[in-house]
Amino acid sequence: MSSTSYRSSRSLDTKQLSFEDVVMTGLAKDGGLFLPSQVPHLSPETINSWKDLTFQELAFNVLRLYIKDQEIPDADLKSLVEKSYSTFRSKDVTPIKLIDEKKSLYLLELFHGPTYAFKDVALQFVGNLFEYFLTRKNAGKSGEDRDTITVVGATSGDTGSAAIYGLRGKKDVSVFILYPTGRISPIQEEQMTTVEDKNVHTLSVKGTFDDCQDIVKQIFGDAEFNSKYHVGAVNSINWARILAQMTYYFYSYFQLLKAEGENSKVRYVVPSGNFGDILAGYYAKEMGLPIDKLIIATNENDILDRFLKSGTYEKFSPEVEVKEVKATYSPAMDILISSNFERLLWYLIRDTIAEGDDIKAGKELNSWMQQLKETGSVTAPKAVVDAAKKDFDSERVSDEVTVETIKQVYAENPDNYVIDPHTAVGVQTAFRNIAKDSDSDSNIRYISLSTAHPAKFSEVVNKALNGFDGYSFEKDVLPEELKALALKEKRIKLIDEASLEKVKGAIIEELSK
Ligand SMILES: Cc1ncc(COP(=O)(O)O)c(C=O)c1O
Ligand SMILES: N[C@@H](CCOP(=O)(O)O)C(=O)O
Repeated sequence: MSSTSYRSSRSLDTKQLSFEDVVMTGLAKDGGLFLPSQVPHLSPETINSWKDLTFQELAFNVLRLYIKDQEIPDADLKSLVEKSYSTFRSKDVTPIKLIDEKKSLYLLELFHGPTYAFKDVALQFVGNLFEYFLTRKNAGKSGEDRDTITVVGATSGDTGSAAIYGLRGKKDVSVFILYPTGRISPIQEEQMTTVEDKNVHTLSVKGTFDDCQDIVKQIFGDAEFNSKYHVGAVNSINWARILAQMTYYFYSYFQLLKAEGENSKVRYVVPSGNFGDILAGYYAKEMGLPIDKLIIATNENDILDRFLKSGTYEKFSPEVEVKEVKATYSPAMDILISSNFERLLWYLIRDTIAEGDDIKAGKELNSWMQQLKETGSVTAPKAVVDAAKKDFDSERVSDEVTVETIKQVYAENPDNYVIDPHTAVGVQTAFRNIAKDSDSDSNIRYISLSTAHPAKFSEVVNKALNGFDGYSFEKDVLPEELKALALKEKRIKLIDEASLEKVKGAIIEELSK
């Protein structure tokens, strides 16, 4: 069974859209996120028959379930997949690595793409997909008649560079990336601002990631701007991002079973912010991949952990005095409003209080989102929270413990393995879960997602490891390619206030040059 038509999470009618519409539109006009209302379910036999496939073959199979072959024929989809993963430095694309033999904890290394973060897995594909659809639309057209797209994205560090590397130099595409001034690492800023392609623009916005994301969503909601400039999304509001991320759950599951035996019970730990990465795991589980649990790992910006524990989705815990997003050692997860959580809420609502009715689910979700906007908080009924707890668990990890975890993994690993602070939040979450497991749980295995290369976060990594004899960031961690960035000229455009009008002004000015 496949699922190749889509609806908005806030839609109150039965209208369905195609994959191409959904990818090129990004965010629904009603402010909702696109989702397939039916998730395809695979039989255990089908899943088993996929176990020896390469990453690329698996990617093709997963994508095929969600994209009609009339929209992208087999041969074209195959070549999109091949092209997207030919840029990775690992033949496995996303290999797993055992980091603690005793505890059976594996890391899923997602940082072997061009910008050294998990976003490349989806954004190399999304970039090629935009190009594919635009080339087809523009066949035989010239000048003003050509369709164009203005990609507007928000980043807390990694999406921005991955989007830029996925879209640089692509015909008919302009890219604008907003990032919070001073809240991303120096290498992340260098990755984004040293790209010379004329279609790439970075805007350093005085504010937080949430401000940047909010401005991006307002731009999508601005009908006049949108119809003139054809705004496109690279953030995980774009369904294609979630879809492309599903592959590595399947691939790592099969790799783990080969290493540990067929009886293993597999739990995934996912360092989370915007909830896109773990949502891909939720879809894989719903499709039939036998994932025992999905564990959300948050830093001190812990809205997701608090929701699972209390049922209330609110930006700040009532106990905190300073009501603003905290700048942590894992900055890419400094997010308070988690875009993709809306997609999960839709399924949870539909399958509980909306009794399987898509329209009722949209109506209920609409009112929750309205309440969240107006009061900053929404409380879910027990049935919804219980449904979430069937699939998810969560932990919150402080900065101090993040540093300790980087140290511990380095010290305990025979090859002095270095992890980045986001990965450390996941690893610590796995350690805590392993400590809770009883002897009868000896077949449980954890796969913790390693979401970025440690070279991107030198300050925290050095804080953790500088005291170790023989440790050298330059020698042991920093790849030559990233070293070279420091010598390049940066192009930075400052936006001195988190203002929709100022961002729109900057975009219009650049496009009119
Ligand atoms: C390194 C890193 N880890 C984890 C995350 C969180 O992922 P998600 O936003 O999909 O929850 C991000 C940003 O998205 C990231 O850049
Ligand atoms: N952590 C992200 C924030 C944006 O998330 P996205 O997955 O919705 O693009 C980043 O690094 O930019």
